[in-house]
Amino acid sequence: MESVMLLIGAALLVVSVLFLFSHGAKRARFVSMVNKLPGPPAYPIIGNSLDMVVPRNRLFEVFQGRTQRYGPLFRVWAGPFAQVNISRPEHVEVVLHDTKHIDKSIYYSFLHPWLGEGLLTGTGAKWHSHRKLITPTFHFRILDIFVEVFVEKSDILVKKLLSNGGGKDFDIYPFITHCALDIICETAMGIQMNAQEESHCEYVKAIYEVSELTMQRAMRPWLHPKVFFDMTTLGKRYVQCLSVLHGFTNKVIQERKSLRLNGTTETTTSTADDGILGKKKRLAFLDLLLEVSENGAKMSDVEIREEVDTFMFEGHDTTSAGICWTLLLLGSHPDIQNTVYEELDHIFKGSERSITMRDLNEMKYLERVIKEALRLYPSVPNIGRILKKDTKIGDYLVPAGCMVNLQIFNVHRNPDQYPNPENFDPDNFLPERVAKRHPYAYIPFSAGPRNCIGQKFALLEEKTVLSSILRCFKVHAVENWRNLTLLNELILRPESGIRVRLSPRAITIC
Ligand code: HEM
Repeated sequence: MESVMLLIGAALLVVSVLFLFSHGAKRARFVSMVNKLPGPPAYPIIGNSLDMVVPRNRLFEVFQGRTQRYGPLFRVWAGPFAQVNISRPEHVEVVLHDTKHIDKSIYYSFLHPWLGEGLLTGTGAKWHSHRKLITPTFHFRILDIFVEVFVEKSDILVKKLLSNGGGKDFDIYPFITHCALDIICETAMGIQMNAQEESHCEYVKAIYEVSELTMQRAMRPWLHPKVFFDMTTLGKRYVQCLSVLHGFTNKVIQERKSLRLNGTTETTTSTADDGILGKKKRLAFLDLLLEVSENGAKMSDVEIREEVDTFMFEGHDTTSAGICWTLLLLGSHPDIQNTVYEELDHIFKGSERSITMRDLNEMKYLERVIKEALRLYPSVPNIGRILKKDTKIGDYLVPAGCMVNLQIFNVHRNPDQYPNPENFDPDNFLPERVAKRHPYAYIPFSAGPRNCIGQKFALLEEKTVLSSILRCFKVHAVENWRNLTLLNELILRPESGIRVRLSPRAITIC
């Protein structure tokens, strides 16, 4: 018996040594490959994490400083994790084009408690099947119905702006955020949140707080381990917010399900032939998810909640930022703003009628303005992946397991792709100029298999809100746009909002 025990013990020892050796050898290879790339000197264990321990409003400067110093392809160590930063379109293409590299970097794990494995954060077979299921819910006929919601909420916004008192300077950011929240609550969940009327609603507050707390955690390496985070006041507040958010979404899902069962929603009155693209009705994404789910491709209630929460997160902060940056840029370039008026006047000819999908399709110049604003200020300034296999990027072989940070902000300011990249020039999106650029030189919605599923929705929403404002007001920027401090967080924002002055245009609809 003793000899058997001895043999088992010896075998275990050999296996452990072999495991440690092979793991150690793998790690040594990984570290040596990563350290061939240029990058700042790193401390053992903590790597370059200390660089991030600066006031929040200095982080952007730190990140940009690294790119200026080490160029468009460099590595940093986030503790034991290696991250390669890239900003050349040909390097970006290598990562985004490859269907193997669909896993998100570790930073997305901070969103998991809220979004679970929804489209943004999930991966593997589940992501594939959900992406396939959800793609038809962004069909143009459904977007056509959502345009009605965009118009309704934009009308409320214009009234709010009017009652804010013309002529004085104010921060327009919260007005736009509340409007975008009203839009996403109604289109994602079928709920009239009225954030524009009463911005103190518990759910709305929890949405703000959760985004803020997620960012604070990501920026403090010592709060990354869950056990430590949970012990802090921030962690405790985070749990309370999650309970509000999940509680609300769960309640809405249950209500919609039972209404469907009782046959009292518009959805259940549609015939099987109608399908999700059937009669022109106001369905929310949630109804569409319940419908596809009932049609055989089962999604559990938790999975549905994860997708609805993902829309809530991805679908309002991004568009608010896009609209606000566009207003700032238009307010700083009166000549370009005048060209937008000319286009709007040509479409509406002074009439007070509501905006339609057809009108939005005619707003070609405004579309170029929005695209150019998203170039200079992409709402999502960075995205991250984990390489699934050793990958040649530029002159370097980057090992599997390495994180890649795609610096969208810097991709968009490449002087080889954009003459005078720091200037605001909507003509950058004239078809002949677009044709001359690298296909990965403009990626505000990412690209490849994991691109933004909501990009058409986003552009239509931005056009509706902006044209509603610009039909009524002239926008004047109060501060010099080039001097604003940027917060390079989950979303790219100006630190102190967007201060503007509005003056009424000579048109009766307002
Ligand atoms: C100006 C507005 C928007 C911008 C700039 C934007 C940008 C992006 C980017 C860059 C990604 C890739 C993220 C990554 O790889 O980590 C993404 C993904 C995504 N976006 Fe958007 N987005 C916008 C609006 C929206 C809207 C309105 C919705 C929904 C209604 C939405 C839903 C999503 C979803 C679900 C994903 C994950 C897709 C997947 O991985 O399959 N986005 N978005």
